[in-house]
Amino acid sequence: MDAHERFTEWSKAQGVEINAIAPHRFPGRGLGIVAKKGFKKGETLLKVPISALRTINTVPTPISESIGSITTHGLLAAELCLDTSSDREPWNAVLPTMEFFLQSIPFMWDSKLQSHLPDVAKTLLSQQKTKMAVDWAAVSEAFPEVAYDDYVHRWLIVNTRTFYYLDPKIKKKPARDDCMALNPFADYFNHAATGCGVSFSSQGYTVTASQPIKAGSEIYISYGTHSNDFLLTEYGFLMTSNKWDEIPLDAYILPLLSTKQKGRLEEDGFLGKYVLDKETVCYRTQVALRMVCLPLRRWERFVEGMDDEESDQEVVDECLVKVLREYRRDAAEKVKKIQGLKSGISSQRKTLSERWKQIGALLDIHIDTIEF
Ligand SMILES: C[S@@+](CC[C@H](N)C(=O)[O-])C[C@H]1O[C@@H](n2cnc3c(N)ncnc32)[C@H](O)[C@@H]1O
Repeated sequence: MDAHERFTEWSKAQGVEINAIAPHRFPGRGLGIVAKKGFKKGETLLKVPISALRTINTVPTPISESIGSITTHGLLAAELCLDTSSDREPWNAVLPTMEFFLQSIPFMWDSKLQSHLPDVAKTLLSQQKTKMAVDWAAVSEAFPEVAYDDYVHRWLIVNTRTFYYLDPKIKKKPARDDCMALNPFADYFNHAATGCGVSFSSQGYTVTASQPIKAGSEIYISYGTHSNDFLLTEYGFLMTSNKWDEIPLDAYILPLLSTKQKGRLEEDGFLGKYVLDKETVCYRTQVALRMVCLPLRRWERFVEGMDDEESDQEVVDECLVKVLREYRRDAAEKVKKIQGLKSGISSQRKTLSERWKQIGALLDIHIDTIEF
């Protein structure tokens, strides 16, 4: 019996109901869940009772009391490090190794490679580093015997495998970031932009087929409506086709605006957060670009909804295409630069340059639409 079969048996003994699904290795995605039979829409695939989870309440008191104030994320990671009991050993045995994170998660990359991440990813990474440093300070003070690398490993396990969890017995709702639990067997599911239904109740988690599933196919859940920058930084992977992908345009549009124009946009609630996805250039971007290239009165009429959008669109598109072309040039430059780097390992460099190529392709869609 291999580690995954042993874990499957252990899960069943914890009350997890597994209906003809199993862990399976999928190239490029590590483990995932495969359908062992065909399913109709609405059929239950998995049920995990609350009693099987690792939550803030299952952390032994000597650990939580010694550490004191800490995030749920930090506490669960500490417990994973300090757990020497055999109770959850079959589960611990199937959790990803540090090598897995080294390949995939930007947190583990060389700082030179990190500096070439797109801005959104860089901001998320910096938030992660701050959170991790605060958690590590609390844990290392209480348990100096815990090694930093071991703690980072467990911290990344928690980062990539927890589900939204709210203790049914608790009256005061904790901060959103603290609503998390490790969820055995359910943590095998990989992500897709649209996945199976996952419901949470006082009984636990239920995963159901949201559409018919063919025997032998991979079954996904959705981790949320995340862009590829988010998926890369938080989960360590890029999707080749992601309907939620988007890129920010602020770095290219804000410098085109005078202080006075920015002030006016701020007054009207339109300063910043300009984004582009596969299908659309957001309304905020349309507003900001009109500020750049139209007289103020015309801009006001547009914002008031008095102006026919079409009449100025050609001028606005000319301005937009310049912005997109500049961004496009920078994305191509990044790819070249990353290809010439020696830092990190080749799979990390490949992922990084892939992300910039995706950004270039997203920009091309809009450049081509405007120009032809
Ligand atoms: C909850 S775990 C899923 C199980 C995991 N694949 C494993 O091997 O144990 C989340 C991790 O799975 C991987 N993953 C999830 N969805 C993926 C996808 N669509 N493509 C590639 N990797 C994916 C990422 O490494 C992510 O951090």
